[in-house]
Amino acid sequence: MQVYLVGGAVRDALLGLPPGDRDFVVVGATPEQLLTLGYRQVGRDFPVFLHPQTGEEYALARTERKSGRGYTGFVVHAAPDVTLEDDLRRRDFTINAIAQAEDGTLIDPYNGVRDLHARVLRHVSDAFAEDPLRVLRAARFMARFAALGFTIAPETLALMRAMVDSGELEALVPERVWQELSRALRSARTSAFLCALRECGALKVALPEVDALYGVPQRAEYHPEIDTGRHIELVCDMAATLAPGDDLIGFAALTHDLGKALTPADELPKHVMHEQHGIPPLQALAARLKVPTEHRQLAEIACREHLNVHRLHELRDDTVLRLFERIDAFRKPERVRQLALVCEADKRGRAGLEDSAYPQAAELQRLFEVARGVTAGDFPDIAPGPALGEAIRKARVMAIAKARTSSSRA
Ligand SMILES: Nc1ccn([C@@H]2O[C@H](COP(=O)(O)OP(=O)(O)OP(=O)(O)O)[C@@H](O)[C@H]2O)c(=O)n1
Repeated sequence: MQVYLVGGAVRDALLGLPPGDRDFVVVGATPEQLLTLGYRQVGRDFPVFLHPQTGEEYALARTERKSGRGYTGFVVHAAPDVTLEDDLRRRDFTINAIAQAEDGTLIDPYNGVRDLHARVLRHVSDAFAEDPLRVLRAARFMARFAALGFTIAPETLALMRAMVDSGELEALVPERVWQELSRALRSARTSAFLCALRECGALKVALPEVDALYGVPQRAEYHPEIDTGRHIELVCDMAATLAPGDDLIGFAALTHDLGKALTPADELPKHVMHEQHGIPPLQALAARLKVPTEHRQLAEIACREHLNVHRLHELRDDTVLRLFERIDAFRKPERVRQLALVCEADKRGRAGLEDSAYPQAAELQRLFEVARGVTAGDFPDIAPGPALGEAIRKARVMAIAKARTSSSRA
């Protein structure tokens, strides 16, 4: 039996990137042999085994990789006579189809190293089309490696387009789509993910609510030269700069303006009430992809409240308190910082405003701390009940008012 390191670990090492998970492929062994050696099988029909000491994944070389409806991974066939080349040929991209033997030798029958140097994402063989998720994976790798200047090979882009046109993407299970989207949102350049998906037509299929923002003009006084889709790309990239690797902030950044595709079009669009219009498409997207509750909730908050945060200085003191109550900040204080981050990304995601200050972020946090400083302990004479709640609210509004006047005087 021979063991090879494969996939992302070899690729990232060659790119000089920090090591992630290591996956191995095992050639010339049967499941029984691995079990005798103490490996533990993961899943019943799945020829992947965990190493007895390291817990790392060892997969038997496979002849087929397919994703089916209702299945979140591969349906695979492994047989002892499958060669390493057979296995590599059925992988997605040449840069992911390089194997490394235990003595360090690289086995690279599909020229993955050449493509790594040329910064090209190229499919290995027609077997690419066996798994439609690979269209999304291509876009995700574009986001992950954006700083390195990767492009998608023309023949791969053509194949991706054909896969989209044949309707195969519709069969993808939502969990797999969300997994790729959340990985893209955790990368430094979500914009590259969106661009690649648009280029092959997959954005319309996977994220139609986001696709609808392209071609929708922004308010002329902000930046007439770009549309709302491009604005969202900039906001997502800014969110990744402000909160690197945080897909919670990323998802809210991606979806906070969905309503702009639904507000009436006119010469100078003002997108009146887009914060309300945005909720139904956001909920549809979140339900379809089974987006985690926390992500959906923050996205709804950002959609509803972003305009309020932008004009925080215009809000009445009691309206500021109501905002904190609506976002449930007294139970979940981290939401204040999260909402402020999305709003800052929104503001700085406007052409020419990348370096501008966003004082609302610190102000929102400051006013929340002041309001949070008022507690039931300040009213020892009032018994728990509605009267106590009312007293706390009034005192919080006064505390907010005082904090605002003292800072405006300063
Ligand atoms: N749909 C897929 C998923 C995975 N793979 C293969 O399985 C390897 C491991 O997949 P995964 O862990 O999902 O991705 P990585 O390439 O390791 O990338 P990352 O570092 O982002 O995890 C890939 O390199 C690729 O060879 C594939 O061919 N097709």
